[in-house]
Parts: sequence; C-alpha cells; structure tokens
Amino acid sequence: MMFRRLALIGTGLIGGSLALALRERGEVGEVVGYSRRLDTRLAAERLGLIDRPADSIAEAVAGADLVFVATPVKAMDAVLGELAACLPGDALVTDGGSVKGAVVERARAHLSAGQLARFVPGHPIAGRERSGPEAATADLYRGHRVILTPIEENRAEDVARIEAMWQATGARIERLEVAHHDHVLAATSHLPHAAAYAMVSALARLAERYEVFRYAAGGFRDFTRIASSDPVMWRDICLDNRDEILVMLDHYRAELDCLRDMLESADGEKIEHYFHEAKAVRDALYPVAQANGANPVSEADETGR
Ligand SMILES: NC(=O)C1=CN([C@@H]2O[C@H](COP(=O)(O)OP(=O)(O)OC[C@H]3O[C@@H](n4cnc5c(N)ncnc54)[C@H](O)[C@@H]3O)[C@@H](O)[C@H]2O)C=CC1
Ligand SMILES: O=C(O)C(=O)Cc1ccc(O)cc1
Repeated sequence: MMFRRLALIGTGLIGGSLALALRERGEVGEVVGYSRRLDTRLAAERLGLIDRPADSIAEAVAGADLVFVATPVKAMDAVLGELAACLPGDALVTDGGSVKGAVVERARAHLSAGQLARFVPGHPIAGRERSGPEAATADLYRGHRVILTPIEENRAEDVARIEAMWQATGARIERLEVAHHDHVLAATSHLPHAAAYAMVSALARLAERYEVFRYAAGGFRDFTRIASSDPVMWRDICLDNRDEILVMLDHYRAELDCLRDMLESADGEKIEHYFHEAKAVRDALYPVAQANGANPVSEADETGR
C-alpha cells in the first residue's frame, strides 16, 4: 500500500476518480474528503468515493500522508493558503489543475519552503464534459497521459512517489516544464474548449436558432460536446492561462480568416487542398475510433502498434 491516508480537497470528477482508482488497486488505506459544499461531500461519501467527509481542510488533512487538490484552479489559492497552516510534516501534496504556472505561483505564495518541496504539481489529461462526484469512475485515467511539472524544490524521490501513484491508476506519466505545459495545453485543450463555447454561442444568437438546433447534425454535436463542461472550471482556466490562450485564439482566428478568403474568392482548388491537409493530420492522429476516448498515441504505444 502506497499511502495510509489520502485527503481529497475537491471531491468531484478528478479527485473522486483518483480515489476510486487507488482504492481499487489497494494503494490507499483511507480516503477523507473535503469540498466547499456539504452536498458534494455527502454525495462523494454516498457514492463511495471517500470513506468519510471532513468539515474543514484541517480536519481532512489530519493524519494524511497524501493530499490531492482537485478544485477549480482559482479556488486553489484559498486551499493552499489553508493547507499551509495545517499540513502534516510528512504529507506529500499534488494537484490535478489544468493550468500549472498560476497554481505553482499560488503554492510559492502560501507554502513554507519545506511544504513547497513536497508539492509536486500535476495534470491528468483525462476527463469529460460532465463533472461532479457522480461522474467519477475508477478507470478515468487508464490509458491516458498524466503530466507532472516538478519544480526545482522537489526531491527526486517525492516526484517518483507521485509518478508511481499515477502509474497505479493505469496512466502514462510524462514530465514537462511548467511554462511549456501551459503553452502546449493552451493549444491542445484550452483553445478547443474556447472554440466550442464560441461555436454554440454563435448559433444560439441566430434569430432562427430553434430551427438551426433542430436540424443540427452529428458534426455539431461532436464539435461542441465540450461546451457542456463546467463554466466555473473553464472561466478559471481561461483567466489563469490568459496570455497563452490569447495567442492561440489569434492563431485560430488567422486560420478562419484564411479559409474565409479562399471561400470569398471561390477558390475550390485551394479549399480542397486545405481540407485534404487537415484531414491527413487528423486521420494520422485518430486512425481508428477510440472506444473510451483515450489518447490514441498513448494507446498505440502501449499495444506496440
Ligand atoms: N473535468 C475535467 O475533465 C478535468 C478537470 N481538471 C481539473 O481538475 C480540477 C477539478 O475539476 P473537476 O473534478 O472536473 O471538477 P468538479 O466540479 O467535479 O469538482 C470540483 C470539486 O471542488 C470543490 N470546490 C470548488 N470550489 C472549492 C473551494 N473553494 N474550496 C474547496 N472545494 C471547492 C467542489 O465542491 C467539488 O468537490 C480543476 O482544476 C480542473 O481544471 C483536469 C483534467 C480534466
Ligand atoms: O472532455 C474532454 O474531452 C476533455 O478535454 C477533458 C479535459 C478537460 C480539461 C483538462 O485539463 C483535461 C481534459
């Protein structure tokens, strides 16, 4: 057993799924959960994500040797502030936030030098558009990537323990530098979410929106699935990674302008070539339908294809 007691701060999709996965593998003794809202804590207990709910962060982390912070990223400011006052000396801390630079800044602002050394930032690249405790599953991370962004204060053996913890969930672990993580994720995750929200808004603002949505095809559904994601979580991600996302939005807008120009000049050859190139890129990324939505590149690696 890797950890005696896990304290979950945030008992929703990401925290709850980690607890279920570690328990299923017998890697954790007891799971105690704190979330801001009482009903989420009680739901987490009812659903078997946690053994018992705690009424405060201090109560949750008492006696814990692992603390997992899985709240929206801006809420981590207050959470880390409270943790600084009550963290047991031997506890390791990690998180699942979608942005790393802002979270590391918050950790540096609140934690003591000793506590900071034991904070190993991380980000599972797995999730879904429905969050909350009800959405948690033991296999959420299986076959998916988890990115750790260790900071220079971390000790190698602590990073290795967090890596082993994620490995137990069936995930594949990679390490990236903090700023590089935020740059890459702005492109691969944050821009698509922003684009999906904007696409739905664009159609919703049309006078004929009812008719438009009535005849919406699978393409609209596929393109916009992630616009059902949690607005608070995505507000926080957008603000916390604002500079990188602004650059990516401009990059995407330039591409839309480019397509618009081709269409305005009715240049069929150019349009076809443009679509061919994009299709080739996507077909290479997703050669077969992915049953569980796992990253196809990682699955291909695992099966040796
Ligand atoms: N939903 C997804 O697909 C993914 C989310 N993430 C990240 O994981 C984190 C958690 O996301 P989810 O589990 O999806 O959200 P969720 O909404 O399912 O769970 C969030 C939990 O945090 C609690 N919470 C909110 N504000 C709080 C506060 N101020 N103090 C204490 N608890 C508070 C909520 O009560 C809830 O228990 C976020 O930082 C998100 O960016 C990372 C990868 C994927
Ligand atoms: O729903 C989806 O497909 C996602 O893209 C989930 C997701 C959301 C946020 C992350 O930081 C990582 C993964």
